[in-house]
Amino acid sequence: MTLDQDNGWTKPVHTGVLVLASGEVIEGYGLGAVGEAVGEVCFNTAMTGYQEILTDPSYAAQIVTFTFPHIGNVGANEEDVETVDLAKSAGAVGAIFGQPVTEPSNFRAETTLTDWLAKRGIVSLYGIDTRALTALIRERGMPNAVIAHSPEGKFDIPALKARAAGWPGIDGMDLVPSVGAKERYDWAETPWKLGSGYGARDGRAKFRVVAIDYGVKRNILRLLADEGCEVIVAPATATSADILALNPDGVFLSNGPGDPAETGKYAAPVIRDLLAKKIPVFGICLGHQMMALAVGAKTRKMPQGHHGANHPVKDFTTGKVEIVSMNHGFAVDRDSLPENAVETHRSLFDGSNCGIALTDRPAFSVQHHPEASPGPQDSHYLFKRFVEMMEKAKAA
Ligand SMILES: NC(=O)CC[C@H](N)C(=O)O
Repeated sequence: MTLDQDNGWTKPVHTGVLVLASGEVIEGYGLGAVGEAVGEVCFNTAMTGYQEILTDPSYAAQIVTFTFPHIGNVGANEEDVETVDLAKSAGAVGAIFGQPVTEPSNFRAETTLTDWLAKRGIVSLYGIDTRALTALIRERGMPNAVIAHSPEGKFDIPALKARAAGWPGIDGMDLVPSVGAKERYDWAETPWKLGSGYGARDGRAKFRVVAIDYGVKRNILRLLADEGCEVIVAPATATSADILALNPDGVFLSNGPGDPAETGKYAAPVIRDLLAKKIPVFGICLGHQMMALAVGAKTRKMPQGHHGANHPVKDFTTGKVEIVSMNHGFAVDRDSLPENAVETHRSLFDGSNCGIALTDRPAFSVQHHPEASPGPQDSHYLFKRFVEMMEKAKAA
């Protein structure tokens, strides 16, 4: 928007638009990457960690609306990225902010959020009424849309509407092949500490964990390494024989994007084989949904999903409430759980299922993100619970 010195405000040039599949056009100002992207629009209520959110591979094919107004204040760097492959731009395809991005003020900032978004290829908008958009999502569910940024403010609106309306949506999409590892690799990096940054696992590993990568976040692997685990990351296409050949003390099922029912078609049989061998298994988010599907339960699309870092969840095994990080658009249908799966965690926001444990196998999983990044660390205990499970299994 430019100010006409003599006459007050000139007509603003809207350099960005969000075009919903239903035909509504929401105008704003573009920033970050120039171009357009199609995806499902969700809202995230986290107050911090915008880089980690946008680079979480679970956000593939999604456009994230930030409800918090101050996004960009701490700038951006090359470190706070959650994709394992730093060069690959997995994660959200678009971002929506209420306010313009200001100059960064943080000792870890290497660049501005605006420049980082451009480099990362994330098409973004500001000047959007994010409250109204969030209310729309709350009422109608997460819409499919095209987000577009043109510095000249030139948009072919009918074409954008057609693209948004023609996009099939995440329901029914297996997005894991677009983000997960293609080859096996080892992981030893440990969490960030003030003064020394990211570390490396020292000493001999107590347990060998094979992590199945459906789109894993770095901080999950770091926390496993921090618990003294040797971590071998295996592609989502690994067979149960491939995994068993690595002689794991435990298997971890990662988070990831897309419709769990689709990924479950090939992932669930692998997990069933591992459970049959009584190998300790721990799953997070998509991994939780895979565990549920492996024992015969069902998943369903949620209307608004859960995306934020302030969700209350109750752990029935201890009676404690934890404030957690969430990022999911599908949920496990509690009523479809078989007899040998008990519900261990539940969302106190909408009562949806947030965790299960098997009664006849050393296996459990949670819908939320205990690794946080970003978010509160209340749920870190789950990594210890997994280690204790492996300890017990080894001693037996
Ligand atoms: N963070 C995740 O693993 C998300 C799982 C799944 N794609 C969902 O949206 O529910």
